[in-house]
Amino acid sequence: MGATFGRNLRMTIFGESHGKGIGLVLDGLPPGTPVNEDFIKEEMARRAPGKNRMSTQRRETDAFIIESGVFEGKATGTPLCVLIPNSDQHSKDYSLLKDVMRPGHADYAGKVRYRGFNDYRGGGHFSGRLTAPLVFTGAVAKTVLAQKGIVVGAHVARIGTITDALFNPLGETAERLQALRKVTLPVLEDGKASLMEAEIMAARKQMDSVGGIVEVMAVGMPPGIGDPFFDSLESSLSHALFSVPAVKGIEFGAGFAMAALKGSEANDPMTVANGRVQTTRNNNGGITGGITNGMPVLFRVAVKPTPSIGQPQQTVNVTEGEDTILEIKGRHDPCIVPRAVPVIEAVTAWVLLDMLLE
Ligand SMILES: Cc1cc2nc3c(=O)[nH]c(=O)nc-3n(C[C@H](O)[C@H](O)[C@H](O)COP(=O)(O)O)c2cc1C
Ligand SMILES: C=C(O[C@@H]1CC(C(=O)O)=C[C@@H](OP(=O)(O)O)[C@H]1O)C(=O)O
Repeated sequence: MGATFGRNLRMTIFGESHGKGIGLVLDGLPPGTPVNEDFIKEEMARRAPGKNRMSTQRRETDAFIIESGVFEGKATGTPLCVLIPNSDQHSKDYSLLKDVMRPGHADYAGKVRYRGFNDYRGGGHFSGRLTAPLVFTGAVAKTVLAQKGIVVGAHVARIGTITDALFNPLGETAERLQALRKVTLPVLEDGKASLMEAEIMAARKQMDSVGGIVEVMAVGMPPGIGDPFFDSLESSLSHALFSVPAVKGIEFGAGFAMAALKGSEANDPMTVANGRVQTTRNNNGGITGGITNGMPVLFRVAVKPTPSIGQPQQTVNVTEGEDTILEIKGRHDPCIVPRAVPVIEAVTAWVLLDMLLE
């Protein structure tokens, strides 16, 4: 029913934003896989809400309880079950939203899909809160990938009107990618983080929100990983990344700009360098035929502006069957992008490991 994904490393997520808690069941981790709780905590803290002015003011520690599947710091190979309690719900903020649908959120579509039985408080199962389990799995995957010399990193390529430089498509160092994980608004160009923060704070002041773009790179991926057609690496990454709430677009390598190039410009010339086949450009984002070609895997993800904004909006009261004006009260991210960065990295690491376990 949509809550499970992965072929070799299958994860099921569960829970609602204002219920008792959320969590995951992860199946397929090879026995003996290290489960480094300190590193997982660091990664979870990068996403957790309520830590700065750019975030929703809901405060959750995202502390996790490993119920099964880990013994003496290593995966047993049997299902790994994790619970993440909810503790700071303000459910009264949502009493009006039982009847009045938020434009841009899942309220109306979810109500129809679940015949009115959905828990609408805090967005229920559609909430961005359900991305905490993804970060748990991504942290486990990052540890395994690091042992294989594979590092995933990301930066904020755009927030509103402010853009950052882009990654060198031919590759960034593992150290640079890892260093980006240490900051709240990871950017490549000096001074851009404060401009982006100002853009977010201005939107917040206007009871509005802003979106942006996250650019992701994975270095160290060997060639030959992935499958053609329906299980291509592009398909699998897109499937998992479009599952992240608020993600509305993905482009690999030169992406949509490829449409305006000639073949002579778009093709990545091939060469043998340092004893391996490489390309001198990376317009294809490290993937051809759905399979890694040994160049860095590179893509960009578009994240929409947060739908819940305080400004008056035209919408519908579905109980009365009437148009109405909605002013949303409550605690919302004025921009989802900063907290989506660790989520997008995590999903990438999970999918890459899933493919490598084939
Ligand atoms: C980390 C994260 C935080 C989010 N925070 C909010 C929020 O505070 N308020 C809100 O309305 N939407 C927030 N969203 C987005 C909604 O959950 C999402 O837009 C909604 O479920 C509809 O899904 P869609 O945008 O993919 O169509 C967040 C998403 C993520 C990934
Ligand atoms: C709780 C989290 O983010 C939430 C994601 C979210 C949404 O609609 O997606 C709406 C807000 O929920 P609430 O109204 O309950 O404060 C955010 O705070 C989280 O990321 O852990």
